[in-house]
Amino acid sequence: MEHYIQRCCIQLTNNIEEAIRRGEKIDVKRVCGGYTMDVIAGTAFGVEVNSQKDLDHPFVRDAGTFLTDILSQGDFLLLLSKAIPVLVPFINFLVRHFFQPRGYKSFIRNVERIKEERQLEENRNKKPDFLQLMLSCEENQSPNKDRMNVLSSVELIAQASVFFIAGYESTASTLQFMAYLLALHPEVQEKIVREIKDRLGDEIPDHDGILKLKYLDSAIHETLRLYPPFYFTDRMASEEVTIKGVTIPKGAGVMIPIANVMRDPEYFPDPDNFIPERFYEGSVDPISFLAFGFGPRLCLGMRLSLLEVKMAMVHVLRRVKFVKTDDLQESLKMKPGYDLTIPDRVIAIKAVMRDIAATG
Ligand code: HEM
Repeated sequence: MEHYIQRCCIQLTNNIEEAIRRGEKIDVKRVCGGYTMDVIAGTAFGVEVNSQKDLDHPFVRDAGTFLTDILSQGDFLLLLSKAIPVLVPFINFLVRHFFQPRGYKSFIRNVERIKEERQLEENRNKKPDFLQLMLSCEENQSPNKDRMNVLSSVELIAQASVFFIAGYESTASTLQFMAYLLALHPEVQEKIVREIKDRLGDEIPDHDGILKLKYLDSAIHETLRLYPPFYFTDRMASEEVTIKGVTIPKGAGVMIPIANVMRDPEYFPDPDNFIPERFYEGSVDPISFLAFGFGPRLCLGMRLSLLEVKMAMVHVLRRVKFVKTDDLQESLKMKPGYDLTIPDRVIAIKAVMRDIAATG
């Protein structure tokens, strides 16, 4: 898996370099979206789609339409179902019959086809992706065991799709905001580049090498604090509980405002400023950093996405420098009505080659 991600990083860096040569600014979200699509398609489904080059690949095309529709229409219904849980059966009916996202059926068909091909392949247990882990789990169940523990075909496809949706947008969004913040804060960008040189030299940034980059890790956490891809998460009260005089009845839904907690000066002094040092110096109480949630339902893809962002940043920052231009927004406005953090306009960032930046 690691080698595959390295290959995707090289393609990402080449794409950014090509845009620089063409004299274009970088639409980081779009470019990085191709990268995270490749990584999640490879690690979840074992499909090497190279969406960074081949936008017409059927998997990329259907997944793209599916995601765009989910993002544009799904959020309202999702929010409604969280706010008024008794409406869930009615909302499910609406989604099934009237608001099915375009690309949904073909996306599911693609996943089903991959699953069937996999079941026919020999030595299929050797593929190290998420779909195979679920298939192997299904196959390893002894017939005498409780069938309740086995995923049905629909559940398996649903799990794989959740992985896909959760893994694609959030990581691309993190890379986008980080490139933006690095352009605005050249001192942080140069500190990261120095750390990469000192700790890794020219080594390939493998899993062990990445662990040495503590300042890069801090800058990623600070990016996620300022711009968490998800504004909130939620829980259902399993029993009645009273917190600071407020009683939450059993069964009630509770929204946890991730973004607000991480801009609260009580937990993060000078909350609106980009200060990676607060994570580097270890002064953050772990429970107040909620970008990946907290507790037993913590994000399942946290380690994968951190690995993806770090590897991409090492590959790209070795070759390229993000630069602040007069037209780069000093602050960002987000699209209202979404539970995902999406800027209201494209963030286009100027980048230059590092060897040229050093001499010129
Ligand atoms: C920067 C990237 C990401 C961020 C910020 C993020 C954030 C989150 C958050 C806030 C939750 C809810 C956790 C809670 O309520 O405690 C979550 C859940 C989840 N995430 Fe992520 N995520 C990211 C990347 C990924 C990736 C790459 C994958 C898959 C490969 C993934 C798969 C999941 C899954 C399956 C859950 C549900 C876990 C459960 O309910 O037990 N996420 N994520």
